[in-house]
Amino acid sequence: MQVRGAPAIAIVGCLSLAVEIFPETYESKKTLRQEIEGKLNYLVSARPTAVNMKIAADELISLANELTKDESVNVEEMKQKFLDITEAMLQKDISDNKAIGANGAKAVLESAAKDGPVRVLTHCNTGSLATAGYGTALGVVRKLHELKKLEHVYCTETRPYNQGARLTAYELVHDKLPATLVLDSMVAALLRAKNVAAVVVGADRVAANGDTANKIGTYQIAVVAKHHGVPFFVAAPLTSIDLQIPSGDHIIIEERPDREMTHVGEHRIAAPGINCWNPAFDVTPASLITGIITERGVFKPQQLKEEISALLDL
Ligand SMILES: CSC[C@H]1O[C@H](OP(=O)(O)O)[C@H](O)[C@@H]1O
Repeated sequence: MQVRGAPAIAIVGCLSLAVEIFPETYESKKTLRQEIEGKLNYLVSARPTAVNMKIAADELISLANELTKDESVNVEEMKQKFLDITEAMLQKDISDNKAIGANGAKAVLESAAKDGPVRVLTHCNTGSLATAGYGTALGVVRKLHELKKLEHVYCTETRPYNQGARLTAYELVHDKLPATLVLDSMVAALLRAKNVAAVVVGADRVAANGDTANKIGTYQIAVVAKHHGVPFFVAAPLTSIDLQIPSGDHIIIEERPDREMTHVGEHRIAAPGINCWNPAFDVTPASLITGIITERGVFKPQQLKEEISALLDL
C-alpha cells in the first residue's frame, strides 16, 4: 500500500519496471521479454481486486511478444518502445480523468433535483493520489468546483486505512474546496440531514453487468443512498472495466492484515485476542448504481457491456 489506487498501481507498476529494465543489458529480445513478463505477472498478483494492473500487464506483454517477433527492432529499441508506451499511459490517465470529470459533473447536475450548486459525498481516495492526476470521482468533484457548481463535498474517513481522512481530505484542503470530513458511520445521518445531491465513488473493478468492486464501505453507502433516493455514481476509466467477468461474484476481494484494524500507528485500539475480518473491498450490485461515469460517457449498468463493446469494437 505504498502505492495505492487502481490507476496509480498500474501506472507506477509499469513505469517502475521500465526504470528497472532500462539501464540493464539483455543478450536477446527473448530474455528481455521473459524479464518483462515475469515482473508484470508479479505486479498483477500484488493487488488482485483492481483490474487496471492486469489490463496494463496484458497490453505490455502483448507488445513485448510483438516486438520480439519483429526482426526490424533490436533489443535497445524494444526497451525504448516499452518506456514510451508506459509514459504514454501516464498522460492518457490524466486526460481520461479530465474527461471523466466533465462527463460526471454533467451527469450529477442533470440528476440533481434542483438547479444550482450541489452537495456531493465521496468515499476513499480517488484523486491525484490514486491516479496519474486530477482523479476519477474526485475529478468529478474538481470539475463541479471549476464550474462553480460545487456547494460542498463530504468525504468519509474510510476506515481502517483512512484514505479519506489522510488523502482525500489533504487533496480537498490543498485545492481549497469546500469540504467536510465525516465518519464512515455518519453516512445515513448525513444523507438524511444535509441535502446531498449525489454520491460519487471510484472503482477497482467493474464487471460486465455493472457490479462494482470498490473500497470497503462503498456497498453500504450505496444501500443508504438508495434508501434516501440519492443518485449513486461510480467514476472509473475504461481500464477499470473488466468485461471478461460476468458479475461481481467473480471479483477476488483482497483481505488485509488485522493490524490495520487493531492499531492506529503503533497504538493498539482493539482488545488483544479479538478476531478480525478485514476485506479491503466490497461489491456494490449494479441495481444500486445510477450510472457508471467513464471518459467515453456515462452508462447505465444494464447497458454497460453492450455500449462499451460497441465503443471498443469487441
Ligand atoms: C481511483 S482509485 C480506485 C480505488 O482504489 C482505492 O483502493 P486502495 O486505496 O486500497 O488502493 C479505492 O478502492 C478507490 O476507490
